[in-house]
Amino acid sequence: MLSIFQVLKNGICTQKKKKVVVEQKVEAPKSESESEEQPKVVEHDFRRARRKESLDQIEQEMTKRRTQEIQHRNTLLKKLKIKISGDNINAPILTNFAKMKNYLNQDLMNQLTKSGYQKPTPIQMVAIPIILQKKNLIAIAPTGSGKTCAFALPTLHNLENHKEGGPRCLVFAPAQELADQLYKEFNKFNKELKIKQIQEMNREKQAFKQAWNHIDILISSPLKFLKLHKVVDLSTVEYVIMDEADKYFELGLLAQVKQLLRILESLQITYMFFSATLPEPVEDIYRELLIDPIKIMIGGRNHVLSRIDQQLRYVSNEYGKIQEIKNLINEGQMTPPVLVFVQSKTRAEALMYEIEQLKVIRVNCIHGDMESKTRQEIVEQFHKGTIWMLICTDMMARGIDFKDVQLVINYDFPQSMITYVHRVGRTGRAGKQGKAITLFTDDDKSMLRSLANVLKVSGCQVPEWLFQLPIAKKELKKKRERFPVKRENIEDQ
Ligand SMILES: Nc1ncnc2c1ncn2[C@@H]1O[C@H](COP(=O)(O)OP(=O)(O)OP(=O)(O)O)[C@@H](O)[C@H]1O
Repeated sequence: MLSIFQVLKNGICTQKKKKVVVEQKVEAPKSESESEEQPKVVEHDFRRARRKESLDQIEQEMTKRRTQEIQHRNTLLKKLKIKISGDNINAPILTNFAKMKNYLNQDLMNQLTKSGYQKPTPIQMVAIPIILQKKNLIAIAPTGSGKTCAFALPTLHNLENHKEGGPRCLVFAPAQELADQLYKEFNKFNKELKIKQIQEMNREKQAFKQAWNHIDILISSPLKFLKLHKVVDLSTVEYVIMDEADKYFELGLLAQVKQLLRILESLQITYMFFSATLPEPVEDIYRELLIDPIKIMIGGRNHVLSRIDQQLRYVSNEYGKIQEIKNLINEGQMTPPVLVFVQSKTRAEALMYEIEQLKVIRVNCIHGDMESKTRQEIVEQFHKGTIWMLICTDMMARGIDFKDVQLVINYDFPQSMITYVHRVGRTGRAGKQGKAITLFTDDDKSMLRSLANVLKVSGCQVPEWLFQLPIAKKELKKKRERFPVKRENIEDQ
C-alpha cells in the first residue's frame, strides 16, 4: 500500500516535467526492498523541488538583472541625450569599441585599433548596430560627433568583400571637399573594397561604364551622378547614404534629389540620412520614401555641443568688425588654426587682404570661384598648419573636418541658424573644446532672437534681453536665407 506521503509525492511529481521517472515508480510492483528505497524518492523529489526553487530564483535574478540593465541603459541614453524611435532594433554598444568584435569583422576591428578610436561616440553607439541590421535610418547628431565613422564602419562590414558588377553602395555629399573627405574616411577603415569618387572615373561614357563595374562604393554629388547614371545598370545598388541630408534642399536641389530617389525607387535599398540639422519638413520628405525607418536624435535639432564656447559681440557696423579682429589679435586670442566666415567670395578676398596688411598672421582665403586644385592645396596647407587663419564662405561650413580648429569667427552674421550651427561646428570636434565668436551689427539684430533659441537648446547661458527681442517673421528669415544682407565694403573701412 502506498502511504499518503507517497501518494502526495507522486501526485506532485506527475505534474513535473520529468513525469516518466515518477510514473515508472507508481506502476512498478512493490517490494520490501523498494519500500526501503522510499527515503531516496523523497530525497530525490526534495532535491527536484529545491532545484526548481533555485531555478525560479535564478530566473528571478536574471529578470531583475535584465531590468537593471535596461534601466542602466536608459539612464545612460538619457545622460548622453540619445533618443531612438523604431521597432526591433539591436541594443546600442555603450562601452568601448572592443565590444564591437561580436558585430564587426576582424579586419575592421584591426583598422579601428589603428585609427586610435577607443570609445564610440553616442551616434556610433546606436547607429552602428542598427546599420548592421540593414534598417532604414534617419540620424541627427551634432557636428564633429563622428557621423562619418557611424555609417562607414557598418556599411563596410555589410558589403564584406569586393564584388564585380557595379557599386552596391552610393554615398552622396553636397560638396567636392566633403566628398574627398568621405573618400579618405571610408578608405581609413577599408582594405578589401574598391571605392571611387565620381570625378576620378572617366567622364567619357564608355570608360565610366567600364569603371562602374569594378567598384563597390561610389561617392558623388547628386548632380554629378544624375548626369551619368543613365549609362550604367543600377540594379547592384543596395545602400544609399546621404550625408548632410538637408543641404541639398538648402541649395535648391529638391527637384534633383526627388529625381534621384525616383530613379532608385524600384530597387530594394537601405537608406541612411545623416545630418546635424534636419528640419522637420525635410525629414518628412525622406520619411515618405522609407519603410519603417529608425530615427536617432542626439541632443536635438540645431544643437551645438556645450564644449563649444559660443560668444556674441556687438560691433555696431562694418568698421567695428575690422577693429574687433585687430583687438582679438592684439589680445592674443587668435590662437591658430582659426576659421573666419564671411558671406561672399569678394568679401573673403577683401578681408584676407586687410589681414595680410597687418603682417602678424599667415592668412589665406578659399571660395567657390577658385580652381578645385587650388582649393585642395589651400585645404592641405590649413591642415598642415602653414596657413593659420582661413577666411572662407559657407562652402566650408558643412562637414569639413579640420583638426583642432581653436576658434571660429562669424565675421558676417550667418544667413540662417542652420548655417550658424554648421559654421561653429568646425571647432570643438572629436571631443575637443572650441570657441566661436559671432560679430553682429545693427543690420543683424532681427536674427538675434532665433540665435537665442539655438543658444538655449545648446545649454548656454542666454542673456535675458535676447529673449525680449521680437521673433523675425518667416518671410524675413526666408529672404535673408536667399539674399545676404547688403553690407558696406570691407576695403572701404
Ligand atoms: N570614436 C571616435 N573616437 C575618436 N575620434 C573620433 C571618433 N569618431 C570620429 N572621430 C573623429 O572625430 C572627428 C569628427 O568626425 P566626423 O567628421 O565624422 O564628424 P561629423 O559628425 O560628421 O561632423 P559634421 O556634422 O561637421 O560633418 C574626425 O576627426 C574623426 O576622425
